[in-house]
Amino acid sequence: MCSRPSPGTGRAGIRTRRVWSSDTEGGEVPGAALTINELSKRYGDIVALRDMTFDVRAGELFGFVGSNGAGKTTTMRIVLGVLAADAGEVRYDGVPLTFDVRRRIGYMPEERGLYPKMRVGEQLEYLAQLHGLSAAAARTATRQWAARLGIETRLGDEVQALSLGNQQRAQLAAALVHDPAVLVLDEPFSGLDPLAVDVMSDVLRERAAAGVPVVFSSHQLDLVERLCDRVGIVSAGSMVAIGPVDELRAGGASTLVVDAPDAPAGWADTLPSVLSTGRDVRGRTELRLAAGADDQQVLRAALATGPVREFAHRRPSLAQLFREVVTHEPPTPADPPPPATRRGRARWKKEGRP
Ligand SMILES: Nc1ncnc2c1ncn2[C@@H]1O[C@H](COP(=O)(O)OP(=O)(O)OP(=O)(O)O)[C@@H](O)[C@H]1O
Repeated sequence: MCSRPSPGTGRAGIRTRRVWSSDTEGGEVPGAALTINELSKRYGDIVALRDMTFDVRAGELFGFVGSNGAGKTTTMRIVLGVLAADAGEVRYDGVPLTFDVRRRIGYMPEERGLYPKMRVGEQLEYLAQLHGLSAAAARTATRQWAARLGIETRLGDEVQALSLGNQQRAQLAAALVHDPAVLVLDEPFSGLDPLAVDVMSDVLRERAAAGVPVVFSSHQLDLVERLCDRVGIVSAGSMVAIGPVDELRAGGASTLVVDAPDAPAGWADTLPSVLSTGRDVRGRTELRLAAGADDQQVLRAALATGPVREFAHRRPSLAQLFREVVTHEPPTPADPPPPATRRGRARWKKEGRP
């Protein structure tokens, strides 16, 4: 169930800064949730994360989306423990992550991490053993995942000899080969051909169905919309909207599409509560209405011009919603300027800004 936007709601019905969250009702799924709680992180003067908070439930496929530089990779690196947060924590099953739990995370880094000169099979076996599998189990898992991902004939090749798409399949195999309890994937779909996208999607769905919390970042919003149980939209280091795609779309500003073939140009321009008008490729009028507008008044005006063949509200796509949320996110207050003296600046860097 989605918690309704409350007062303070932005134009699209999407809460800004304070997160609009929703709960999915459903049956018990084995496994445990990954909780990201109020992470903050700076790189020198750059604030990468501000109170980043969300959870990825057991058995859930969670799409982590945001503009370039919004803080997705930083969040994922902190989950993995390759980067330390300045504040906040990450929990699995309610408990702060330990080294042992981190070993059970399958990770696909954005910069990819396989050794280019090592053979694919050797590398997968090595990584599986690093994560605790015996040599025999590592070999079996390597063969199984290579076959599942369509690279079984490339196990004897060096990684650098593979095409980029096949390197990515090998990278996914590396994330999966130790049967992880959590999957964290940074842009796993970038650069894949449609068949590889299907394979990747199927595998992620399967892992989620087995109870694994799966979080992945992507700029391919149509894919995220199709695939994910829930989506989180990040802006300037914070989560600004979160929920099942349908519920987020239902909260976004809708467009009214009117097909009135005999209507003269500009017929709706002066109607009260019409914010903007346009035409789609099929010549239909598209109207954006103010919140609480009376669409029946628009219908009467359309009928006054002649026949009305279509009159429908169209919900925004995830891509439109994303633009709306990110564009209308108020800028965070400007940080105070650095102190004027060198000593002051040195203390400021060491201790952090006020
Ligand atoms: N090592 C670093 N040193 C300094 N600044 C960094 C470093 N890594 C990231 N940043 C900055 O932190 C912010 C968040 O970056 P991050 O890579 O987490 O974003 P992202 O959402 O993953 O972006 P993209 O979609 O482009 O991959 C950006 O302003 C980025 O420039």
